[in-house]
Amino acid sequence: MSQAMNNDVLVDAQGLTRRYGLIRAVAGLDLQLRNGEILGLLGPNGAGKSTTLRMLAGCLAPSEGRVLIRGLDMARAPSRAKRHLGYLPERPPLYPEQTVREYLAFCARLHRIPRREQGAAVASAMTDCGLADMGSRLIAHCSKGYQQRVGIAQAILHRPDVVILDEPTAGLDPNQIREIRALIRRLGESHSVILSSHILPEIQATCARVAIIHGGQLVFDRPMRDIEGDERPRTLRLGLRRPPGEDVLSSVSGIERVEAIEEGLWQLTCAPGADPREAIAGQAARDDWGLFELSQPRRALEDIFTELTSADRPATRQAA
Ligand SMILES: Nc1ncnc2c1ncn2[C@@H]1O[C@H](COP(=O)(O)OP(=O)(O)OP(=O)(O)O)[C@@H](O)[C@H]1O
Repeated sequence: MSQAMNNDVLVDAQGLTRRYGLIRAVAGLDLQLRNGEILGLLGPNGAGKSTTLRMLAGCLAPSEGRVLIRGLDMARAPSRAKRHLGYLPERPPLYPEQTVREYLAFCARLHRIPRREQGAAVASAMTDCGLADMGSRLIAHCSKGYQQRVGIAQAILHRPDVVILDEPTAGLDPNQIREIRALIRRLGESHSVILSSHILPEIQATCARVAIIHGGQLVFDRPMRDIEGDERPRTLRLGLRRPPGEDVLSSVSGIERVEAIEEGLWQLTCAPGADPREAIAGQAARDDWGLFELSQPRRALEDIFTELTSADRPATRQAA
């Protein structure tokens, strides 16, 4: 994909605010989705994720702010903007008495797919979502995991650029969760995706970018690689069976500080910009230190999430 394509902004939310009576569920939120991205919207229960996604999907009008989809204003050109979007709400609107194929054919009509293309669109969405053999199964008889696949299939029937998934693995068992995550990653190869979750590993397993929402506000928005880091390490954990004196460890180039954790284990602080891993491993081999661990404890997303969302910030109540 070209750089220019990568920089295409498909979804541009500007100053989104939504009030429910006196409650401000979302407050001045700016968010962008670029072509080819899988963006995770992470936040504790009640943070405003569903409200945000409903506004992005054009199902709920913002009290303030606007949503542009490929530059089309959702408030002014809703049908044209929505053509580029597929949306799986928190509770997918399935009809249990229909078969999978009947339901998707019905959705194809709702998406205004031309009649002669409907059969192919349904077949292709079923294949993409691992439903190829499930066409004649009643939705009521599908497992929760398969029902979720049907929900995702209806969201991609019209081949939208952007797929919005609200808590796509909520209520599924661990196997179903793994399958749906794999499906989302596959979707991400041909669509741009925004998904919400209050579960960290969910976002870590599927998303290239994470935005954290708390109390209706965006408090964090970064590529996952910045967090899980290919940056130079700031601290290292070192384990040695036959350690030299700490003064020897301190003298390795690039090590600023050495602190013992327990017998044979140290935490090393690296000098700014330095990466002493190769020097440590080399010296350990030469001098037979019995190296058994040299690792980089990463500042996990969990720390960031806890730090940013532990402050009490319920949806803001406004004075009348
Ligand atoms: N229709 C509504 N009327 C009144 N308040 C609402 C309504 N929908 C949501 N809220 C409130 O707005 C806030 C944000 O809710 P929202 O559902 O967007 O959060 P969420 O992050 O999706 O949480 P969850 O994971 O629990 O669904 C909450 O305080 C919620 O109680």
